[in-house]
This record gives sequence, C-alpha cells and structure tokens, in this order.
Amino acid sequence: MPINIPKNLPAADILKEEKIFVMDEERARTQDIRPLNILILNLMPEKEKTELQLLRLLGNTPLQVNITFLRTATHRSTHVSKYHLDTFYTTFDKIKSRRYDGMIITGAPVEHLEFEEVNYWEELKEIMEWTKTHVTSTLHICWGAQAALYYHYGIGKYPLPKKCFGIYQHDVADHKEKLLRGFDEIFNAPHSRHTGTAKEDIENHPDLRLLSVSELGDPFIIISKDSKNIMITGHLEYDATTLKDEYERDLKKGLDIDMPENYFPNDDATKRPLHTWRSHSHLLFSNWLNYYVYQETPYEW
Ligand SMILES: CC(=O)SCCNC(=O)CCNC(=O)[C@H](O)C(C)(C)COP(=O)(O)OP(=O)(O)OC[C@H]1O[C@@H](n2cnc3c(N)ncnc32)[C@H](O)[C@@H]1OP(=O)(O)O
Ligand SMILES: N[C@@H](CCO)C(=O)O
Repeated sequence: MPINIPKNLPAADILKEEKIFVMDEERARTQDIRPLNILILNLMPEKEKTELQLLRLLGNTPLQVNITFLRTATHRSTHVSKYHLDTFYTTFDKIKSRRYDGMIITGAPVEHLEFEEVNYWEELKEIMEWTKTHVTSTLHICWGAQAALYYHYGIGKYPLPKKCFGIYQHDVADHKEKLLRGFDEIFNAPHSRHTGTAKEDIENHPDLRLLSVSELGDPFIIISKDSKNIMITGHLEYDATTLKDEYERDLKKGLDIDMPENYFPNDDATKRPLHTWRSHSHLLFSNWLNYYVYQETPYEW
C-alpha cells in the first residue's frame, strides 16, 4: 500500500528517487477502493495443495481479495475428486464475459510434451488470448510461464541435461523495480523442472525484461514491458517439504533422480528441510497484488 505523506516533506524527494510508492494527499483522498477479483487457473494435478500454497500468499495483504478457481473443460483431471472440482471450480465458458484484476496460471506436469500435445492447449491459448483484454495482470508459474513465453512471445523451452531440482540463489537486476521492492540482494527460490528457457531469448526480445537470474545463469523472473505478464520459472509458492515429497515419489518409482540441491541440511535426506524462501515469496505476491493489480486496475470495468 502506498504511504500518504504531507506534500513538502523533505523525505518525499528521496523516496521518489528510490521509487518508493508515495501518494500525495489529494490523490489519496480521491482514490476509489474496492475488493480485487483474482482468477486462478489451477493446472497442477494435486489441486488442493496448490490452492493452499497460493491462498497463503494472496492472504498476506490488507486488501480484500475475491478468489475464483478455474479448471480446464477439455481435460479430465485424475488426481482430484469430481466433487471438489464441481464444488469449487468453474470453467472458462462461465466466466469469459467477466473481467478480472489479476490472474494466476500455475505450473503443470506436462513439460515433457510439446505444447501442442497438451490436451488442453487450444483451450489455454483461448484463455491466454482473453487475458489480453479481460485481465489487468497475469502471473504465470513454471510450466504456465513457459506456456506464456511460447504463446505470447514465441519463445520455446528446451530439455535440460538433468532436472533442475533444488533451492538456488537469485539476483535482483533492478532494485527500483516494483515487483522486487524490499528484496534482499540475493534470495532463494525452489526449482523443479526438466526443461528451461534460454536467457538470450528473453534478453533479445523487445517486449520482455529479465528481472532476476538464478546462480545457474537461468532466467527466473521475467516481465513484459507493458507489465501485463509476469513469468516465474520456479515455485516460490512451494512448501518447505514439497521438493522432499517429489524426491521421495521419484525414488519410490525407481527413477534416476538426484537429491534436491542446497535443500536438506548437510545433504542429509533424513533431516528436515528449511523453508529459506518464505519471506521473498510473500513479498513477491504482495508486490504483485499492490503494484501490478490494485494500482493498475480500473475501478470500474
Ligand atoms: C514444470 C512445472 O510446471 S512443475 C509443476 C508440476 N509439478 C507437480 O505437479 C508436482 C506434483 N505432481 C506429482 O507429484 C505427480 O504429477 C502426480 C503424483 C500428481 C501424478 O503422477 P503420475 O500419476 O505418475 O502422473 P500421470 O502420468 O498420471 O499424470 C500427471 C498429470 O499430467 C496429466 N497429463 C498427462 N498427459 C497429458 C496430456 N497430453 N495433456 C494434458 N495433461 C496430461 C495427467 O492427466 C495428470 O494430471 P491430472 O491429474 O491433472 O489429470
Ligand atoms: N515439479 C515437477 C516437474 C515435472 O514437471 C515434479 O517433479 O513433479
């Protein structure tokens, strides 16, 4: 939320220079406030876990936030009950005449497929096209980010020599960038994927800005220059034990999987992993809600 300070306070100029969000008294007096409407397209198979993870982050704000959960109509989910989907989720046909202040498109375990092989790809393309006119800002996570880079900007994904799996450090390209306001110089975030995006593809694209790169040299946070689309290649929303669960699942299946890097204390898988990215995940979601959704969305539309 912006701070409302007297017009000629000396600190105002310095805060403005640092791009700290200051609102003068007149603008503050005339600003209309209403709850935000956020749409979540949940493509993760274990939908209830993802709901909880995202709601924790979206709940960390003084704003009122109305949540609508969206599922694909063209894909039959196999890891969640029909009851849960029928009770808590809607489909695109039912909401496409509405407008949303913000939208989240989650990851999905389909990165081994070409985009066109994903059975809801045509539906997702229609939804992503619709976001251009019906959503103020869309945040895309992991495969959702790859899908957005491909659909909106023509940037493909490529297979990694080995799964990018663990907790990695990331830099902050520009401390004045609103999305990263309050971030430390270096911060942790989990990654869990078999495919990646080329850094040069982002850097060379005239409509994109790279805001954060991992210690492996991979793009982590990407934003479109019109600020409508944000792409995050990792999983800031993951719980402390999500990578552990994925690791144990793959070991049980007999898959050739390395231990998540920089995760278990002393690389001892019997020890409790520490949640070392929690504060930055909260910060990123509240910055998004404040600067890209609340401050940008029209009061009436
Ligand atoms: C890169 C990222 O975005 S990371 C995000 C993805 N990560 C996760 O989901 C982590 C948690 N997931 C998991 O642990 C596993 O996916 C599990 C345990 C839930 C499922 O594992 P399995 O049963 O071995 O996988 P399975 O092959 O049945 O299918 C996985 C999912 O992909 C879906 N899928 C498979 N083929 C296709 C296809 N062509 N098009 C669309 N979806 C497909 C399946 O339907 C299923 O999703 P659903 O439950 O929503 O229907
Ligand atoms: N995060 C995913 C990667 C597969 O898309 C998993 O390990 O389940």
